[in-house]
Amino acid sequence: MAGAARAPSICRRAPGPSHSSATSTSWRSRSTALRKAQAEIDVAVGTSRLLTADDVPRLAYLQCIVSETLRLYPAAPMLLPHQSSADCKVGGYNVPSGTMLMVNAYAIHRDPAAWERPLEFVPERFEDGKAEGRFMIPFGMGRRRCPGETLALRTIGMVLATLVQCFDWERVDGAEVDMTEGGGLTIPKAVPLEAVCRPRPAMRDVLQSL
Ligand code: HEM
Repeated sequence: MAGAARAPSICRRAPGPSHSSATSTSWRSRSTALRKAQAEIDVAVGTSRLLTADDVPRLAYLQCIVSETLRLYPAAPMLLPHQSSADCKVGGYNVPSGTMLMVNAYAIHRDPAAWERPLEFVPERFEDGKAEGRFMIPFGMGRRRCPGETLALRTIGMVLATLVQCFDWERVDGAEVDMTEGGGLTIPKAVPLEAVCRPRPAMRDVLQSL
C-alpha cells in the first residue's frame, strides 16, 4: 500500500473455525506447558530469589509459550483498520484510494497450510528457531507496526514468569478452562478465567521477605 492511514471505523473479526476437540487437547498441553515453564525457571533462577527482567531472555520455553499464545489468540485479531492513501494493488486486486483494509491475523495464524495442528496449543513449535520464517503478525507489520512491541513482550514475559515462579496454578473444581472467544476488537474471553493460585512452598521464604 502506498502510504497507510488509520481508517475511522472498525470491523468485527470473521468467525473462526469451530475447535472444541482441539480445545481439550490444548488444555492438557497448557497444563504440561505450565509445569515445563516452572521447571525451566527453577533451573535458570532457582527458588531462593525472585526472578528479574535480566532472567527473562534466558527462559526460552517461556518465550515459546508467549509466542504460541499470541499466535492462537492475537490481541488484535484484525489488527487495526488501515486506509489506502493512494490507488494501489493488494494481492492482485485494484484498491482505490480511501479504501478501508483489514488484515485477518487470526486466520493467518491458524492457516493449516502454514502450521501443523494449527488449532492446538503447542509452544514447542517455536523451540530452536523451528518457526523461523513462519508468518506471524500479532503486532502488525510495516510502518504502522505496534511501537509498543518490545515493552509489551518484556512486560508479558516478566509478569508471566513471576506468576509461574511464585505460585502453583489450578483450575477451579478441575473444570476445563473455556477458551471460547467473545466478539470485539481485542479477542476477549467469552467466559472469564477463574483459577486458584497457591504460593509455592519452595518460594515461601522469598515471598515472606517481600
Ligand atoms: C500484547 C500487547 C500488544 C499487542 C498485541 C499490540 C498490537 C498492536 C497492533 C496489532 C497494532 C496495529 C498494527 C497495524 O495496524 O498494523 C498496534 C498499534 C499500536 N500500538 Fe500496540 N500492541 C500491544 C501493546 C502496546 C503497548 C504496550 C503500547 C504502548 C506502550 C502500544 C502502542 C501502540 C500504538 C501507539 C499503536 C499505533 C501505531 C500506529 O498507528 O502507527 N501497543 N498494536
